[in-house]
Amino acid sequence: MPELFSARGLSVRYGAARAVENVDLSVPEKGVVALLGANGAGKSSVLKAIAGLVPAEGEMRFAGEDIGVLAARQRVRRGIVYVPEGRQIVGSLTVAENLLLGGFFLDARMQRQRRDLMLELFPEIANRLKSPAWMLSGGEQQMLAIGRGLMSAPRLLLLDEPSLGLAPLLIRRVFERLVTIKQDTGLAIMLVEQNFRMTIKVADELYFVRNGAIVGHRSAAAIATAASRAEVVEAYLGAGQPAPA
Ligand SMILES: Nc1ncnc2c1ncn2[C@@H]1O[C@H](COP(=O)(O)OP(=O)(O)OP(=O)(O)O)[C@@H](O)[C@H]1O
Repeated sequence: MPELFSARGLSVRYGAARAVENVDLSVPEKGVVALLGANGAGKSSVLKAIAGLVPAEGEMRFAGEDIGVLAARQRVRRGIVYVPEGRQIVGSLTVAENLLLGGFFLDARMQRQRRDLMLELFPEIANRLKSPAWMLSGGEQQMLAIGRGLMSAPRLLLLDEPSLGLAPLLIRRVFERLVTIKQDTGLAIMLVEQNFRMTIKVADELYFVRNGAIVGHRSAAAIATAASRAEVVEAYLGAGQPAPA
């Protein structure tokens, strides 16, 4: 697959603190690439840097264009959409209004078309359109957050820890939906996760992040066996991960 996005020498600093240091990574067209690592490893900072939400050094190219100089809203227009950790839907707005936020720059006809598509993709929220979003369960809120991100038909979805705070059954549902999105759309996804077991169900490539650096990079094909999965968990993620399936 041709490359859709690439970063070379990507670094993020918060004041004197270095969160990401000299990271190289790429996302192929239609590929699902995951960043895995512990809390504070720098995963979210990488996503935010790509979305233009934090200042970053290094080179970033998207569909052949240097996007490092573009403001966050210009990157959204190019098709780079960030779905934040913890969902961050607007609880006081309805489900329908939250979806509209994701398609604010579409015309009314496209907004309806995209919204209907989202409701087909996420039937859980289809009959809750008029409910305030705070009334949804955690899993439904996550579906809404992803649906909101997909409203503008992005080319690269940056998805920050969709499993966070969800019960195992809901995590499975969210990941099943990601597999559907992968199969049904021409979208590329960069997924940040701590849940290795779920991530390998959807990712084509995995980057392992520790202390702001990439410490390992594997294709899904290279970790197809239980033994090779156990090996990467041991090498890069350590204790606290559920046994790989
Ligand atoms: N706005 C900020 N200001 C200062 N330091 C920050 C800020 N955001 C993140 N950091 C620090 O940068 C480092 C990387 O954080 P980041 O959120 O990117 O990690 P992460 O791997 O996504 O972790 P988590 O899984 O907990 O979200 C951490 O040490 C964190 O405390």
